[in-house]
Amino acid sequence: MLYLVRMDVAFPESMPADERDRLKAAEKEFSQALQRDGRFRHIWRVVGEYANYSVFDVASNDELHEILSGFPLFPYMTMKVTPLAKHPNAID
Ligand SMILES: O=C(O)C[C@H]1C=CC(=O)O1
Repeated sequence: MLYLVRMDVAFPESMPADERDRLKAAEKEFSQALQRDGRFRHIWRVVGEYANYSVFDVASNDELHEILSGFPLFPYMTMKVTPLAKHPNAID
């Protein structure tokens, strides 16, 4: 099952820079492991915003929730999840 997820990141002003850097490094490692195993198909930056559009290929809502809530930045992100179905006009 494919899901489009928009993630908007907002760190608290009070967060020390070294804690922010630590979380961002952990996020990169977590993210790239999911990309390597094929469940995290795409991640694109939204131009001019600290946000991304991502596409996940997972077996269930529960699996997606487990992945999303496991991101180190999860407490600092708002997410909008859109389940995707095949378009009848698609050629592939
Ligand atoms: O958009 C971001 O930088 C946050 C983020 C969420 C997953 C990921 O790899 O990075």
